[in-house]
Parts: sequence; structure tokens; C-alpha cells
Amino acid sequence: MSSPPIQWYPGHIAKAERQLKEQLKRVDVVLEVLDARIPLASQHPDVARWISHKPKVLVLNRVDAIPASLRREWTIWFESQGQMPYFTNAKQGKGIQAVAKAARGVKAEIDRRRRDRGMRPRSVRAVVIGMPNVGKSALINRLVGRKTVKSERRAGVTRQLHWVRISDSLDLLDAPGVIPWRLDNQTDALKLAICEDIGAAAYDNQIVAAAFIDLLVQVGFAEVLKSRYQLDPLSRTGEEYLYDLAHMSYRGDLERVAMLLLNDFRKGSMGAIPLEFPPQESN
Ligand SMILES: Nc1nc2c(ncn2[C@@H]2O[C@H](COP(=O)(O)OP(=O)(O)OP(=O)(O)O)[C@@H](O)[C@H]2O)c(=O)[nH]1
Repeated sequence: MSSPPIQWYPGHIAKAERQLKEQLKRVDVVLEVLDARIPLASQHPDVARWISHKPKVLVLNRVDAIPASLRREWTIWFESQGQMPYFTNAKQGKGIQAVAKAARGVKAEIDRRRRDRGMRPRSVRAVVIGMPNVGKSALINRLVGRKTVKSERRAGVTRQLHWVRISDSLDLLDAPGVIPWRLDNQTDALKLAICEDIGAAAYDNQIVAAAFIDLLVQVGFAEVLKSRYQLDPLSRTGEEYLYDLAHMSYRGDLERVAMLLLNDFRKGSMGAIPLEFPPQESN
């Protein structure tokens, strides 16, 4: 196989970035959604600059896809970075009220600033932002309590702008802000592709599936592959694994095997498998 370029189009990225900045201008607080399986790769380094001084609520969605013990580890790590993570399962509506409460929590500060400028207090305005497919629409629908935004298992499907009232003191933009992919770092890009947080048009399934196998071995989940597909990944590269599995059980159909592996992971059929762990502090 050739080198693993995950494609992106500078024009699209510039447009997405413009739209996102437009949305950010209108709000008081930002709800940033990360993928709990890859909280670091799904966080864009420029978000802090784009948001500037506005308060942010950090949401780690898909908490059902990671072990409970890891949730505690991430909480400790994010707190050490001065951030409080809120864990949600937006599909099943878990952890939603805590996120709404955290967003409403900035009201006193916003009212004070408005009063200083002779303005009347008003409800807090919020927007949900995040990489494609991390669960932004599902979170919005849960916060609103009904279906306002289409939530699909495909990256890049939401647009349009309206305010929806969440409570007396909280209004939400019903269209999430889509953060343009961060592809300067191919390791992160591969993780985003594995988790389907990048549109499928941007990558080659076989390259991504091979990288996924290598990554599973690296993060200590080789056994999952061995027991599920009766083929041990420890003695092979990801690329060889894909090839051997395809020839063993799928008539050499590499694409089919690549999709099978990726879909099994994405649907949670392999169990709760995280692809990242909190960095160890080196002091
Ligand atoms: N297992 C699980 N699935 C989730 C969760 N949140 C969302 N999903 C699913 O993930 C898929 C993507 O969710 P969306 O809400 O459409 O994601 P999005 O970020 O709005 O996607 P774009 O509009 O493409 O940017 C859907 O199939 C959801 O049902 C979650 O917490 N756990």
C-alpha cells in the first residue's frame, strides 16, 4: 500500500472555519464536544484562540464507548489542565442535565458584564461545536428535549441557524459549529477516520483499517481481535492482518474486511475500546 494521505480541501476548511467563527461571535458560552474514545485527537488546537475569553463547557461524548475506569482517569487529567470534563451519552440522553447546568452557570457573570454597560440581563446564548460526527446534533436534540437537528451516522450532515430555548435562562443555536478537520497531524487524522469523525470520502478504508489494527495492538487490545476473528495480530502488521484475514475467511476481499473491522469497532461490537489514554506527566 502507498503512503496514507487523508485528503482535505483547503477551500472547504477555510469556509468551515468562517462559518464557525460567525457562530462563535453570537454566543456567550461554547459547548465543545469531543469523542471520548479520542479526546486529544478530536480537540482542535485553534479552538482556544477562536473562542478567546468566552467560557467553554467541555463535553466528552460517547462515554458508553470507553471503560468507566478511564472516565475517572480523563477527569483527573483534564482537571490538571484546568478543565472540567462532562461525560455524555447523547444517544441515550445520559449526562445532559449537568451540561445544561454548566452552560447556565455563566449567566451571573454575563449579566454583570451587561449591567456594567447599561444593558438588561438576558438568557445565556450557547453553541455546540465539535468535529464531524462526534454527536453534536444528538447532544443538541437531548438538550432541547426534542428532535430539532438531524443526527446521522455519517460525518458532515448538519447546517442552518436558529435559536432554540432550552430553559428560561439558556438559548442554544440549533445548528452545531463544525470544526474543520485537523489533518496537519496524520496520527490524529487516522484516529479521527477510524472513529468516523471524518467524512468517508477523505480516506481509504484499507489504509485506515490497517492503522486501526496497529493502534489496537499498541493500546493493548490485541486480544479482542484474536478472539473475535480467530487471528492473532501480534505476529503481524495491520496490513498483513487485513490481508491474512481476507484470505482466510473473505475470499481475499480486502475492502470488505476493512469495512467489517471498522464497522465492528464503530458500532461498539468489539466492546468499549478507547484509542487514547491521558498523557503521563513526565516529572
Ligand atoms: N454510541 C453512541 N453513539 C452516539 C452518541 N452520540 C451520538 N451518537 C451517534 O453518532 C452518530 C453521529 O451523531 P450526530 O449527532 O449526527 O453527530 P454530529 O456531530 O452532529 O455530526 P455532523 O452533523 O456530521 O457534524 C449518530 O448515529 C448518533 O446516534 C453516544 O454518546 N454514544
